[in-house]
Amino acid sequence: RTRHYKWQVNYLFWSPDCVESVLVAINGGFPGPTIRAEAGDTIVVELENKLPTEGVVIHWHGIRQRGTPWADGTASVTQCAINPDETYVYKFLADKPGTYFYHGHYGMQRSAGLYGLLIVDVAKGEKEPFSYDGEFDIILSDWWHKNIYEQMTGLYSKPFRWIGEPQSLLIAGRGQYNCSLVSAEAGGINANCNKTNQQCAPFVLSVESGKTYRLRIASATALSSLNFIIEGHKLLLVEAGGNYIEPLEVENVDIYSGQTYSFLVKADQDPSKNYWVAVNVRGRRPNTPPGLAIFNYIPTRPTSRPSTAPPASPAWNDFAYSKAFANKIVARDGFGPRVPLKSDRAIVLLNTQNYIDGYIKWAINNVSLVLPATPYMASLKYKLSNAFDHRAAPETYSPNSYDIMRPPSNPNAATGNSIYSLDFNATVDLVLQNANILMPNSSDIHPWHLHGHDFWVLAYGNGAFNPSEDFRKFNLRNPALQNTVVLFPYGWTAIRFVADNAGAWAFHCHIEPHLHMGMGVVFAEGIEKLGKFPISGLGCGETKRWLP
Ligand SMILES: O=C1O[C@H]([C@@H](O)CO)C(O)=C1O
Repeated sequence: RTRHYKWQVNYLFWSPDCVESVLVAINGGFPGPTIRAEAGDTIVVELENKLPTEGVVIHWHGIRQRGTPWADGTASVTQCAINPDETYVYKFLADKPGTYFYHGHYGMQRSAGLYGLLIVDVAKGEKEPFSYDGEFDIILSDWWHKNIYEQMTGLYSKPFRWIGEPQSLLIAGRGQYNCSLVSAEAGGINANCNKTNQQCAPFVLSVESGKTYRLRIASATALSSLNFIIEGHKLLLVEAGGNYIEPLEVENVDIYSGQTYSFLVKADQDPSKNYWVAVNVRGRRPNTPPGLAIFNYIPTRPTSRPSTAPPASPAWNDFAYSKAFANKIVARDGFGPRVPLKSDRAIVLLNTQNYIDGYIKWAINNVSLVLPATPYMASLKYKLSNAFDHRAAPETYSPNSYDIMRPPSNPNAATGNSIYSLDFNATVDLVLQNANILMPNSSDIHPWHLHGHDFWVLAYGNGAFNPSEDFRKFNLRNPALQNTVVLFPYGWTAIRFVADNAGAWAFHCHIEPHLHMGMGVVFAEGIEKLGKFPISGLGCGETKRWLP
């Protein structure tokens, strides 16, 4: 079956947290429409760009795009940004059931509200390894009152202006800003704050006592790592990133930008009242109140606010808690492909914050990614030798004595746009190595997202990865398959994937400002196997001269 959608991307006045802002929105609403398909369906989205002055693309996060790499929607990697008044048709297979989402992947448009859910149910006649009576699908995000153009200009300025912590956390696109703070905020924002605006009315999950519900959550945050909690209710995790996981009962869930989860919740508490659903910031010193929604027992009035205080999440800097949680996410026995026991290649990726000509950037093995004008995939397929730097990207960092516990002794890095060419079908290990940032005694969280593949999460470790010993810590028995994994401060994370999907694929920190400060790399494999590209995605850089 084909699921056909016609979307227009527009600027839109909207009040996600009761303060009026301008969003990049789809079909006049926010968040974007939920795509719902069954495994095996083809999804077709005709995307028309109605933004008067900027291009747009949409990435289908978690969809592997097997055989359709030109539909991955990553500007400068798989296609050109779609120009104003032009249309690009995304056509791809929803091959695997699971919880996914989509979002802008050009400039900082994701931060401007360009996102929505993409849910793939099991094919008709197939069963999931659990059951439930009802379902709620929720996208989580963070929200700034400064628009993305101001944010981006700050990131690219000298001196550097950081975006700071978000003003609000949104549950299903809804937050409640404290209007009395609006007048106190420094210049530039629209002071139109109205708590009775229906656009910011808290999301309500209405449940019947005794029934079990599946909640799907996806984090599209620009920066924040979140903890999701429902007052008084336990959560049974069953799916993560489109893959079944060993059922895990928890009080609350850590979810990093780019991750998705499904869990089951039983409505088993006193049905005469309502309960808070809350999200809180983790991993960075929070300066944002919790995002709230209402868990409503029918027939209690759905909008009646619980009289209790919102439930507390673990302390923002309780990394031991986060690591213990992350280590408990493993593959469900009997589901999904088995991890290959050996790899053909191991690439170590050191994550550092650096200066380049006095600008603050992020670098991987001392290279800060600056995307080229021509999409990599076209440059590779049509052998455009000047479109990017064809020298191999660095396989590890140097010197190997680099002290990850301290600010870089030489803080200067370089910009670059070279890639990693992978042998088709090779099994590749990636070791993400975190380090201290420019400021002493500080290391950030980075959720890393791989396009075009799922990977097995082999291990999380503390300190510098030791290649002669630490491979013994790899879980080769039941590692979870994921598309986004967290790199903890001062730690390392090892993942493994099979390069079996012809195309060029981004691998990057899913924190939007970090990506735009250079925190990503590009892999390419099997380019010679690619057929003809849709020409409508090539209207930029060196390929545009071919357009009729
Ligand atoms: O990339 C970042 O920059 C700031 C800070 O490190 C420099 O101002 C911050 O908190 C980040 O995550």
